[in-house]
Amino acid sequence: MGDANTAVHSTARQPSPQSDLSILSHITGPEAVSSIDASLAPSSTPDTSQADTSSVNSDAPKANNEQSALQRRQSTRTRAVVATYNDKELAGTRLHTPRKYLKGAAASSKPQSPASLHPPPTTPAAVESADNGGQLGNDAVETETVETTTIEIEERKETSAPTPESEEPELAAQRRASSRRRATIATYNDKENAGTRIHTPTKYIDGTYIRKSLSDGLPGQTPLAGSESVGRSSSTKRPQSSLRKSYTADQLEQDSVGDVLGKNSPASGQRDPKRAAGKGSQGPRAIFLASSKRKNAASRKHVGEGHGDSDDSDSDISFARVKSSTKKSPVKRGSAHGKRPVKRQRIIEPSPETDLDSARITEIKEGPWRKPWLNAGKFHNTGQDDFVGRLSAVIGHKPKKATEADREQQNPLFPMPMFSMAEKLDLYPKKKLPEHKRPFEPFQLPFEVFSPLPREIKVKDWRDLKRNEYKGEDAQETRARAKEQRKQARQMEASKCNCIDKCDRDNCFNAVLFFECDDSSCNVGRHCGNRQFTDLRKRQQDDRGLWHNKYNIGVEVMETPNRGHGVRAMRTFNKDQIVIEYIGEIITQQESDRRVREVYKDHKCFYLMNFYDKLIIDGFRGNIARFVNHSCNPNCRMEKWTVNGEVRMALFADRYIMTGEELTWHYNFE
Ligand SMILES: C[S@@+](CC[C@H](N)C(=O)[O-])C[C@H]1O[C@@H](n2cnc3c(N)ncnc32)[C@H](O)[C@@H]1O
Repeated sequence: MGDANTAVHSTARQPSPQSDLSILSHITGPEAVSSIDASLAPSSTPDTSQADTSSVNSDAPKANNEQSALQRRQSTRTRAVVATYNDKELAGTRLHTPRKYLKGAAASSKPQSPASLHPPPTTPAAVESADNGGQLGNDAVETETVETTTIEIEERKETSAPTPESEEPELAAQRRASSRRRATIATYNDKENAGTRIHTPTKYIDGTYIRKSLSDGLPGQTPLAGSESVGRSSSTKRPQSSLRKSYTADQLEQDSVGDVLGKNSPASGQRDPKRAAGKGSQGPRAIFLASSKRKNAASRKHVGEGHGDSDDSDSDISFARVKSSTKKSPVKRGSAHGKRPVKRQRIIEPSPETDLDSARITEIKEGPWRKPWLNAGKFHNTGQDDFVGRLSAVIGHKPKKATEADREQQNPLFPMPMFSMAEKLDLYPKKKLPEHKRPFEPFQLPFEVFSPLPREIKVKDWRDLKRNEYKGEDAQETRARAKEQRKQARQMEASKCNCIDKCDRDNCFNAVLFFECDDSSCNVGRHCGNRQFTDLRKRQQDDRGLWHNKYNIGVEVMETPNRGHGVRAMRTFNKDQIVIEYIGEIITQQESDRRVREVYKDHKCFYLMNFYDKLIIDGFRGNIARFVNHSCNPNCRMEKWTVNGEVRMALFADRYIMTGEELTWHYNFE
């Protein structure tokens, strides 16, 4: 036993160009083994071959075991191939089985003539072996080959998944031969069984899809003509799984409903595949194989073939016909993998209760999807199909008649409220209504609903100023005087407020006198609540001294209909919160008069304001606060504060201010 294995191993290790099967086919007996060993062994290792031969010869008296030993040797090699094949199948990776394994299986199932497989021996030992073995060797090879095939089938039975007891070995061999088709149908069936047919790629849904359930019976049905797989012999015909049927559109054109129900119906007597699977008959067994994991091995139908095979009599058939199939079939023949996916179409399947003749064939609704607009509610009847609204359009603008291209390009989303209300406000009137008959009163959309992006408006002759500057002929004197006043104020012994947690505007001693708290006049700290100029600076400028954008500042210049420029809030402000400091040039009264007389004589707007100590602050060269208009019902007020000994003016919110509101204050003209 051990010697025989050694001999086989030594043979297998030879660098022979011949295949393994050719080596085995020349083995006819102990002599042949020894001759092959001698002929194929390397010349550098004569002792090994002699040892092998002697060892085989030493086992010659055990004649009963020789034949079985040879079979074991041959079947060992065959089994090695089969074992690999079965391992892949068991591991669920059968789809990726290399082709060579499938070929090996096919080769073993079809015995070939050894003469056609092997060239005549060329070495002297081989010639001697051929002379001695002669015909006997060929006969033995045929016998051995047949035996090898039998062993292979048995081995497959042992290592593969359990098959129904009624399944014949021949059937199993046929199933192996068409394993590639099996792979295709397996994917198709898995999609169906998982209930995900709706999400099945369109390549699996070829135009028309016909589904047969297992709940209804159709006696007298026969297999559909031409439903067999192309290239398959009658011996390899297998019933297709009853879980699904795929008909081509062409086939539907040829076959009427009656044909399908009668002629193309599956033969009567077939039962539910799951129930029939265990009975052992040919049909149920095949159906069983097609409806389980193993079923995929039995069903070898290509998805792309798209023909319905015979089916159970217990079937409920519902049909759907592609409306456009009369013109051109959407189904492309050939491999499913090579198809271009067809456009998914909605299929209406009638209920089983409806009349079969009238309801089993339904037409598929085609055409682009259209949004179903509301027919009631606030935004209904907005005329989406005919209304092409734009905010740039104003009263008097004639609405453009929507074209077909406009309707196609229209956004299917819900209409924006400004467009809808613009129409309702009669901004685009087809027939001008008097104001009292208009359905809605004009209103302004809240800034949160429709907030335009900040727009940078270039104002002529205006340059943003960051700090107050002393200007004019007396500027040097004025600046020195202001510096002296700040110095005296800092040297004074500060009287600290009595606030504990927060410096309230109405209770803090400093706040009541319009003095901003600092560390020398307040014990609360940085966030006492009465350090708004400091807060404003932090809001506008970071620690590195860089100025923030207008979102941080919170205001921006706007254009008003009749008051020139104005200022609007870009954020919300609480009551008594500082909005913006009024910054400009600090001039004397004489300088102010001169400017009004000489410089601003042609100007319509003036930005001069009393400051302190008979000084004037001119905002012509100032910051954005100069654009704040006057209002008798303002939302802001102008206040003058002393900050660290310096007098400064700022605009404070007189109430809560919404984002987008225009800022106004009362000028208090004298
Ligand atoms: C400090 S400026 C305000 C900014 C000015 N609207 C502009 O475009 O530069 C003051 C001037 O604005 C105009 N103004 C401000 N409030 C107004 C109002 N409520 N009605 C009409 N004009 C106003 C007046 O011409 C006034 O002299």
